[in-house]
Amino acid sequence: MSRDHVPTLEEFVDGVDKRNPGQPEFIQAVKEVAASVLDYIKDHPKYHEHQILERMAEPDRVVSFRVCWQDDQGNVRVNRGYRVQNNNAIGPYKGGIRFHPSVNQGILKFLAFEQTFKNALTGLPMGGGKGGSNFNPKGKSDAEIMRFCQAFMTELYRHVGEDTDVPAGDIGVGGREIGYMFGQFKRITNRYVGVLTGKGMEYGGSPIRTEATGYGAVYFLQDMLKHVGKSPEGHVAIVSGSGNVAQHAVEKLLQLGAKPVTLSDSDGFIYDKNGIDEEKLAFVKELKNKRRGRIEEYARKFGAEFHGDAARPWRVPGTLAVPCATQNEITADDAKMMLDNGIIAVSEGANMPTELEAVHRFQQARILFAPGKAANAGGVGVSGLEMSQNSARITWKEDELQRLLRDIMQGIHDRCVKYGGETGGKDKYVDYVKGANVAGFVKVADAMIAQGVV
Ligand SMILES: NC(=O)C1=CN([C@@H]2O[C@H](COP(=O)(O)OP(=O)(O)OC[C@H]3O[C@@H](n4cnc5c(N)ncnc54)[C@H](O)[C@@H]3O)[C@@H](O)[C@H]2O)C=CC1
Ligand SMILES: O=C(O)CCC(=O)C(=O)O
Repeated sequence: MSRDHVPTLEEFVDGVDKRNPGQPEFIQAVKEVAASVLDYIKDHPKYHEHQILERMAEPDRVVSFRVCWQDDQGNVRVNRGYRVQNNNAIGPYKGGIRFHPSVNQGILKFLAFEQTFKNALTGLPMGGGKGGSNFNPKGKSDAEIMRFCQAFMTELYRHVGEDTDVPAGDIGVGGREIGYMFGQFKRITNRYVGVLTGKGMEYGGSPIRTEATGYGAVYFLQDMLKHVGKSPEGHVAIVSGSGNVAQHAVEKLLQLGAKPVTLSDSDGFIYDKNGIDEEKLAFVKELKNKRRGRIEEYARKFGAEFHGDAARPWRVPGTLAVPCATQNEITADDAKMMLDNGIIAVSEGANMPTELEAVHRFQQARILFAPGKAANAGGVGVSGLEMSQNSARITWKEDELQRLLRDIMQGIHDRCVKYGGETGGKDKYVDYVKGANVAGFVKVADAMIAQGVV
């Protein structure tokens, strides 16, 4: 293809497809971004001359390694670990680690690609990366989790560092796992540095990192509603997941006067018509974070409905939705059902929880739709602040971090409006997908151009 010709979406995606066989999630993520930025590139030829999108869609490197560990019965077990370092034009690679049986290279490439845009949107100097393993933490003892984390870090340590690549948590990786990985990094390298974020408060963690992703997703929802003269108060909210992001999304929804009524895990979802209040949320935290039980228990304890067979909550009537479980959990049919039920706003707490066709349905209906790379950036935003605190060897006060998180989310909303807002539209419609993609792209692209062909 001639270098003079900016590719069409089909040509661009076709090339990505051919180079990345069997990686549908990666292709989906790249396609969504390309659909937003190719027109912008046409109007700004320097980005085409420097082949920026082509370079961003090719990770700087993908490291894959064997993770060998022993279970409680003494059996030797083997898993595969990865770190995808997508782009470090604006700062060290930064992004979570996922432990889940579904993890493969394509899923981590999609997450690292998304992370590059998300991190740029925060306004902080962080590049994009993601890692993980197909290890399944479900049903493992604490000792097995520790041995796995140690084995994982025994290889990962050579690829990460406080100024190189700073991992954090994601699905299946929370405070416990970060602690075990940090301990192993320290043991191997004899260095006490901020190589991971999401650490415990006793050893270099930041106030509100645990809450930041869920809180941030609801702040973004609040900002979208405010932009059209509304607020979350009094609205029924459908939430999926029941892990870190879902729990804190529910907490912030309650604080803002909304009524969350659902939660889910991989077995199914609960529907509590009376609303999930603070006391019920405390039960969920104990159930999921300490006892590591199944969400069905909530239904038995509080007399709520439980829908099994891995059902998702999108058929439940509600006006707000905050998907917080995993990728592609909202299909086009789900989107239609949600629109029929009167949904007015969707804020993605999870990464890419909405299939592309479903995103198009929400956009055609002109409801408020916030993509994960904008809406869930509060987590990595506070991770960036944890890095700053670690470098300076200080801890900021909680209310300062609360204020900074609120500012970061507001700043992301403003950037989305700048690049995705319609001029002259009567309904003040903002295409948040386009806004987030173009805003993230411009920041990374300009840094790449400044740094030459590398
Ligand atoms: N933890 C963080 O700071 C951030 C997380 N995210 C995203 O938020 C989402 C949730 O992550 P966390 O809450 O941290 O993880 P978590 O491990 O604490 O919770 C994940 C939840 O999703 C459910 N889930 C996972 N896979 C599922 C599947 N295949 N079907 C149905 N339910 C499933 C789990 O049962 C659990 O309730 C993920 O998409 C993650 O990438 C995004 C930004 C930051
Ligand atoms: O805090 C971080 O570094 C990354 C969080 C994350 O994995 C994400 O934003 O998806």
